[in-house]
Amino acid sequence: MEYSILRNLIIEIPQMPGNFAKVASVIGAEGGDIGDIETLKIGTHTTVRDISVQFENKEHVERVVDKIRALGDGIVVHAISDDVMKAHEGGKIHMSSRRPVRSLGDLRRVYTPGVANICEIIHQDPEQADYFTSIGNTVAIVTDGTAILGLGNIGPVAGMPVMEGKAVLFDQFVGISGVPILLDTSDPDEVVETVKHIHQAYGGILLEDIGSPHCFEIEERLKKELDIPVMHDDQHGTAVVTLAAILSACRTAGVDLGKAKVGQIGLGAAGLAICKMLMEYGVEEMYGSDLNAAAKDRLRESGGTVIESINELMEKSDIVVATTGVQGLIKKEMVREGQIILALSNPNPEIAPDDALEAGAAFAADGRLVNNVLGFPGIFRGALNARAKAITYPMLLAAAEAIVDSTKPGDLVPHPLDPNVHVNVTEAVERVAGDGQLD
Ligand SMILES: NC(=O)c1ccc[n+]([C@@H]2O[C@H](COP(=O)([O-])OP(=O)(O)OC[C@H]3O[C@@H](n4cnc5c(N)ncnc54)[C@H](O)[C@@H]3O)[C@@H](O)[C@H]2O)c1
Ligand SMILES: O=C(O)C[C@H](O)C(=O)O
Ligand SMILES: [Mg+2]
Repeated sequence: MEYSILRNLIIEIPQMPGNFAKVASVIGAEGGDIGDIETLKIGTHTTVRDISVQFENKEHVERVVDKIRALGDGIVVHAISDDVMKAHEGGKIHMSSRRPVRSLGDLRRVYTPGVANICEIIHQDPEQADYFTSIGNTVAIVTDGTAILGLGNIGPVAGMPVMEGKAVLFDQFVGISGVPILLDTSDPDEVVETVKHIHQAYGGILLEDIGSPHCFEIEERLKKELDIPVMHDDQHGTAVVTLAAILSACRTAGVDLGKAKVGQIGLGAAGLAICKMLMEYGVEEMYGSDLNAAAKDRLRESGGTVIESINELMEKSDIVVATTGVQGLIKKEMVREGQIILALSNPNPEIAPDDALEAGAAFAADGRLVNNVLGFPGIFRGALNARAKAITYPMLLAAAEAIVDSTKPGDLVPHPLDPNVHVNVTEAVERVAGDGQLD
């Protein structure tokens, strides 16, 4: 028997002798190979176990689980967990202490009464909070759940795994504590008011997966009203990484970006910011398509040209970027020979890179590769290091250039696990932020 997949069966079994054996026998009789068994919870009448089992394929998993369910007698299969589910069990993040408390002395130092002295120091000189608290190293990851990846408005709680994921990246790539903040309102007045009231615990605010158009007003107002860095990741983190990928592709293909015709499909949070960044960079012919009239108006107001049909945009553009959230929107027959295609929607792109390349594209990538993970960690690390009060266009441009400089010849962007890219983005942003503050 060839086993190709591993699943963990989370099974609740009444505490009767022989019950676990029944489950194990069914798995064995059906050809499943039992590995580790972990007891997750011992209740008064039942025990919940995590049984790891090797299966041949998905159908095999279903067959075995059906047989276990058919046992009855109170035996319940709660979940069939895979690697991704396993990685999420109990959540992906945890607030932990930097100081051990092993003695009464420790307790007195980190807590009462020692802590009172530090409170007084900060009370007399609020700037000391930078030195004596974690505020300057902590970023709030704020979402209202209205544009979670390309899954749409699924709410902030369903979006929490994404926010935890961003916190994991902050921690591991640049040592920032990211704290998810889930808002149960999308009303710009309420969002702005709420973030204003809680902002003092944070050195920066990362807005994440907040849909358009309300994301524009929310970010603009928060930037104006707060004196800490605020950035909407889906707008500017994405624009930075997209510019970097396009610059690398142009460099390899010998194309002058300023003279290239660039088409953007989807003019929401990510799309409009990408258009603005490319135009700021010098792209003269910036085309855009969207289904939404207001989104198209916003592109016109920013200096871009609206093209109603995606077919026409594909025909006219040397470089195409798509951020619609619609899987498979770009068909192979729409691809032009030699085009650069970045289909950035997550979790599924508008066209798979292999399909785009097969159809004649010179470069193609999806949102897993060209992803704002290459930008937001270093942008915030650099801004916090410089004690910047805002994230400015020159800082974003410096981040894009640092990503290009960290890219190996022939690649579009660096590998996200390459620590150099996050260090380089941090240093570039910090340098520019420092320059800005001297002016
Ligand atoms: N790779 C990355 O780093 C990255 C970063 C940000 C966003 N994204 C992806 O981009 C997508 C959009 O995110 P967003 O935050 O901009 O969302 P958004 O809701 O603000 O924007 C989506 C836009 O696409 C438009 N649209 C939808 N269907 C369309 C169609 N058939 N034709 C033309 N336009 C269409 C909508 O009208 C809207 O304006 C998501 O899938 C997200 O995962 C990827
Ligand atoms: O979360 C990601 O993978 C990138 C981006 O922020 C998105 O919303 O798709
Ligand atoms: Mg996002």
